[in-house]
Amino acid sequence: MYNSSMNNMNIEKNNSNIIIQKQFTAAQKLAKLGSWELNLVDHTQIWSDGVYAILGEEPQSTAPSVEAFMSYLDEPDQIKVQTAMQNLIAGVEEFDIYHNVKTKDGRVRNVHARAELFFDENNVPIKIIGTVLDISTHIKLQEETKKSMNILNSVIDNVNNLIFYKDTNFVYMGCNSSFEKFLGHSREEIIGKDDFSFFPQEVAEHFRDLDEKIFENKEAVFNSQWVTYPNGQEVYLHTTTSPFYDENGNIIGLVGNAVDLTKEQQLNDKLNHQAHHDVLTKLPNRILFSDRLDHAIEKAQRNEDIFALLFLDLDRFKHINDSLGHDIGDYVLQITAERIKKVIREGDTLSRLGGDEFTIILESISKATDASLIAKKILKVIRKPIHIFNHELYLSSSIGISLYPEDNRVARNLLKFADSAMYKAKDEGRDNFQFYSSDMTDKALELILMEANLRQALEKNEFIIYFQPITNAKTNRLVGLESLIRWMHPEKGLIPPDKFIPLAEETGLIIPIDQWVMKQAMLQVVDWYKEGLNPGLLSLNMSSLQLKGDEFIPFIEDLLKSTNCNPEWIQIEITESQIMKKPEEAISILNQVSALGITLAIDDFGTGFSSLSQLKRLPIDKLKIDRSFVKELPNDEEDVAISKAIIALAKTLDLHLIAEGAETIEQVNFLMNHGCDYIQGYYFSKPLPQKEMREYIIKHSQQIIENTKNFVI
Ligand SMILES: Nc1nc2c(ncn2[C@@H]2O[C@@H]3COP(=O)(O)O[C@H]4[C@@H](O)[C@H](n5cnc6c(=O)[nH]c(N)nc65)O[C@@H]4COP(=O)(O)O[C@H]3[C@H]2O)c(=O)[nH]1
Repeated sequence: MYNSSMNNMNIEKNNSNIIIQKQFTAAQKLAKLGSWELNLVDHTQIWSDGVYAILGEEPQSTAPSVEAFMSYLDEPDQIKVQTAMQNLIAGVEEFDIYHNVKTKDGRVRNVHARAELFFDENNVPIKIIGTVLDISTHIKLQEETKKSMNILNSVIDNVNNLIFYKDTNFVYMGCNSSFEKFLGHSREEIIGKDDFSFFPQEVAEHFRDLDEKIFENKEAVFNSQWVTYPNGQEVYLHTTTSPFYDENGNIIGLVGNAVDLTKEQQLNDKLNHQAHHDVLTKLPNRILFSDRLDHAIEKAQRNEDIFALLFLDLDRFKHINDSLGHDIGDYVLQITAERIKKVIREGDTLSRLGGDEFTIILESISKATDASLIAKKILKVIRKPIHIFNHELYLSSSIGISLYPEDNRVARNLLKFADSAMYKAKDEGRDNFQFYSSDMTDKALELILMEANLRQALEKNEFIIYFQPITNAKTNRLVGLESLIRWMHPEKGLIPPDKFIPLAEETGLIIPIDQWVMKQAMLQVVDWYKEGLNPGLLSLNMSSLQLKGDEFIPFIEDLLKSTNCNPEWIQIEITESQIMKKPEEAISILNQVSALGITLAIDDFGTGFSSLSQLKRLPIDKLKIDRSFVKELPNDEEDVAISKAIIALAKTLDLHLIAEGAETIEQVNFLMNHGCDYIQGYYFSKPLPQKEMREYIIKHSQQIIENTKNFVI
């Protein structure tokens, strides 16, 4: 019973072993896997059916042995297997190799072979169990993929366009050789980096913005722009960049395709330029002029600015053309264009509408009469003779001016008005300008007359100097005086500086005028000192135009020498707003003035926009509180606050203070109570002519000259 049940059990066990074995064989077949075992003691081998299948043999058709297996391998693979086996037994390396087997019918199979060493209880190696996996299909697939990738790469490499692709972090995943050439880097150097590694910051940021848009909107972006190659070559690229997706439809990157449209763009630019410019003078033509005029209107509207439109026509140009020929006529037009260009600013637009008609859009003016000053300059340069082929041509022009917005806000009307003003100029005898509005013409003519008169005034010595005392209010003593110019006009009488200084500044005449004042005032002060009088510190006004030239320092040095004036007797005043026009230039020249020993004061303080940090950099000794803040003291709260703030600021910066324009005892008391003792104003004295000033000095100054530079304490 027992035996029979044991037998039954053995039979059952055998049956189940057979089933497992069958399943194992089937599984190996499916997986294209074979397994083998090598007994290291008796050198016998077992091969599974899978091994036979991989070798292309029927199961058990050959007795398994190392030699038998090796016969399916070519020599290099035999060496590879042998070495792997030896290394495994020596414990040097794992057995994990790839090799080929060649079946009897000549087919080659790719195999991945792995094996492991087993030991007995004494740690002696007794067997190796290994597997061979047929990976031929996999390898074939890999090769095919590689082949298609090579074809694809070769295709994109042979496309002239620049092709690149990036991942979702904007990092390059690949590119073609045109792109390599463009960046001047190899593919290996490009892959893994982003645009910031290759382009200037702002270009890379621009590309990043475009790329972000693609991911955001999930659609292609088109971009055309000039880009510079690393070798400096400029190209116009039109780039289409689109997203690309994985098999699940998720965006995994973007691909860019850039076409070099440099030639097309250059042609386009050329045609565009030709369409918008006059061939003869290279100036904007009527089309571009219209466009610029529209822009000027838009800009002026936005900024609430004014601008002028000048319409210029050469006088009797037809006569030149008819009598001397078109070549000379063309030359005259070119010269005219060149000459006008020289007197207008860069931002102004000079156009040729056709024939001898030119227009100029003057956007750089701050007031209408500025346009007349420029018109006058243009008339003057056109009047200069033109020398050509032994001829000396004398030309003139007529200019009409319309103003935006004063005359009109519509482009068409502004042109029409400037044109009709130009005809008015022709009617007035040519070689002149006329505004569309006759009031403006009158104003401009008055201005021009005034300029001519100013010039004459300088030549004829019509200017005189007044002096206004500056007083230490505590002691009621004179500490200095400011020289103030007046114009003694032969017909109009005494003209105050406000009426002519701005024009003198505009025309540059202020420089000789100020130099004249400085000389006269110094000579006068030196005389007073010689007489034993003490006028205190002489304050001189200086225009910002002096700050621009490098002639001021040698001029003042010479003047001090020639007048015998001690630099310590002099204070130069410059207004805050003038310094702030070009602070760097001002700082440099004021430092040189200060180095001569001359005191520096900021005039009209509080009306400009200097910052504390800029103030600290200026080599100044004093601030003059503008009289507009003193006028309503002590009643106006705002003026009280401003003057207190200026006084506090001067204390912080360790600067002396002078208040201008004090007319009442209340103003003087307020200023004194708040720590400002030096006062210039009608309360003490109006500006006085030289004779009266002398008497004032005698009455109010101290006998002994002490500490002039920082006033008498
Ligand atoms: N209402 C009133 N006014 C007072 C009082 N105290 C003084 N003033 C006036 O305030 C002005 C002070 O001169 P500023 O601020 O340098 O202002 C000067 C200065 O910027 C300029 N200026 C005068 N002379 C010259 C000069 O020779 N060269 C330059 N570049 N500018 C000068 O002309 C401006 C005006 O000069 P002025 O008419 O002489 O006017 C003077 C003076 O007469 C007062 O209590 N009440």
